[in-house]
Amino acid sequence: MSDTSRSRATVNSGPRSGTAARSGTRAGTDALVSAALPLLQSWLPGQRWFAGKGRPVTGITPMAATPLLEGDPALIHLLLRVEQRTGGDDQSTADVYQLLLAARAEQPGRLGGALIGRLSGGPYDGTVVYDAAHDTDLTRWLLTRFAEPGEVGPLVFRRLPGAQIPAGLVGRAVTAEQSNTSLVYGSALILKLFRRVSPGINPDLELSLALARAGSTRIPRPAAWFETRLAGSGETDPATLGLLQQFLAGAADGWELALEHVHRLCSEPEWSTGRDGRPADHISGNFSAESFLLGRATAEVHLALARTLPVGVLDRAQIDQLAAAMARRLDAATVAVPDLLPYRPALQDAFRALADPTRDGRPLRIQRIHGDLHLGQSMRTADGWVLLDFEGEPAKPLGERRRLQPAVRDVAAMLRSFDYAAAHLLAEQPATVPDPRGGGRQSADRDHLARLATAWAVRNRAAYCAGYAAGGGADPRTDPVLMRAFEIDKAVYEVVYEARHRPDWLPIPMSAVRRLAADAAPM
Ligand SMILES: Nc1ncnc2c1ncn2[C@@H]1O[C@H](COP(=O)(O)OP(=O)(O)O)[C@@H](O)[C@H]1O
Ligand SMILES: O=P(O)(O)O[C@H]1O[C@H](CO)[C@@H](O[C@H]2O[C@H](CO)[C@@H](O)[C@H](O)[C@H]2O)[C@H](O)[C@H]1O
Repeated sequence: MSDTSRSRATVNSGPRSGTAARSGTRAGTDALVSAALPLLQSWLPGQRWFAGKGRPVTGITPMAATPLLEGDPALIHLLLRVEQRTGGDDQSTADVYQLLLAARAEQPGRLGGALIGRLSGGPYDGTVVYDAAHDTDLTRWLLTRFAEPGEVGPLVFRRLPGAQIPAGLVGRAVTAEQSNTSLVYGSALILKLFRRVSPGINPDLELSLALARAGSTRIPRPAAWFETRLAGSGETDPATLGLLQQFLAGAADGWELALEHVHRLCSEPEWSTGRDGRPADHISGNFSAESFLLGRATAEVHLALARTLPVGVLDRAQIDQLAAAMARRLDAATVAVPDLLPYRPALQDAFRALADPTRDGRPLRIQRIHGDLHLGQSMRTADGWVLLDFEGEPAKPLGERRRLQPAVRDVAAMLRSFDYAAAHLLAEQPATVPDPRGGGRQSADRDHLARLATAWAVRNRAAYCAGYAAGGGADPRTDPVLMRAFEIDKAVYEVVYEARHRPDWLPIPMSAVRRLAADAAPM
């Protein structure tokens, strides 16, 4: 049965009295949204993309509710202001989240996972409300808006000249762990719906447009976007709500590819005999060649960004400020994750070294950068590596993410990712084997594996740096003080990120912090 006929079957069953059917009107939309607010308040914090995890939601207010489709199903574009308590002293922060709210008289079985709840009482008694990003009948409608750009209430849909937007494709939500929600349309397009919305242009759109203008082929081609003005924000530029771009069909995710190579270290029969610490590319497949190409692609993106967008140079006082900002982030992270405390003095020394004039007074160039580069933000296509998701670190305020920064920040972040891929292998191995005398002892295989994983990370980090230099970037290995400070800054960010989102992964950045504090070789 096609998606259309499924939808018609639901509609034909006839809306019960007081259902979604009335919500197409302005008053109906507002009433439906008000009725759904209590359900939304308990549903939101459980969503993967909800950025304010762990802090109680104290208030939720609709900022804008735009009826997009009338009848059953009804579709409402919703911007919600969500207030949360920050600490013990009754302070609160507010964020704006984007939601496509759907309402139907009956819930189709296929949408179970998207359910927000069933309204009870009032004119909408019995109406089911759910996240429309998972309803292919409704995501298809969104694509048609991009094909015929223009205004829908406060929402403005824009298309790049020449962009092909085929009609009739349904959008399916990708299942990957995401900070946002992406919908794949056929094998041609992918639409990212930004979940936490900030006033002003989203860097993902801004940098994609700039790179497309510069003729870069290292990004998915942007096709269209939609935006709105956030009332009361004081920001003159509209807030970006979604970005439609080329879907890289058949491309391999960089993180998956790296893990596959690193996992061969333990699955190939040779691994158990090759215990002499030799370079293991003969065992694991030659990922170093890919890392080199990825480094080169990163440099090409940096050069293209520097060609099309503003650049600058940090003077001594500004380098001091950069080091001080890293130190402040470390202090804040230490409060959130006290396990960092023992390493704090050594890490602070590394930041001080960055500010030390004996770093031979080299100027520090700044420019727009990716801002959250890691293997999962790169895809290998038949034509080479492509970088994705120029949004920057999702937790940082937009203004900070759009600042000019040293390009080495991206390089350091990618180097951390090689470390993650290698450490991920170890995390899956048992740390100890049973000892007949009782207790456990360190597995000899695990020691061997640790050496292989370390060697893999060292090799691939070096290949990435070499590729970066070959692509025209500054080889980060020539400025180890700078490199170390940025790697520490990223590892500290990761400690907080993992503590908040994936506590099981916390040991990965913590072991990097230990190593970086001791100023030891990678891994
Ligand atoms: N243009 C694209 N082509 C193919 N897959 C993509 C594309 N953009 C994103 N993806 C897939 O979706 C995942 C999440 O995308 P991303 O932009 O990183 O979202 P988020 O900002 O929500 O983390 C990526 O890791 C990748 O697997
Ligand atoms: O992809 P996002 O923009 O949502 O970035 C966030 O999530 C990333 C994890 O998905 C996180 O990256 C960290 O884990 C990766 C492995 O999953 C690893 O390759 C990265 O090096 C590591 O930083 C990223 O930090 C976070 O901002």
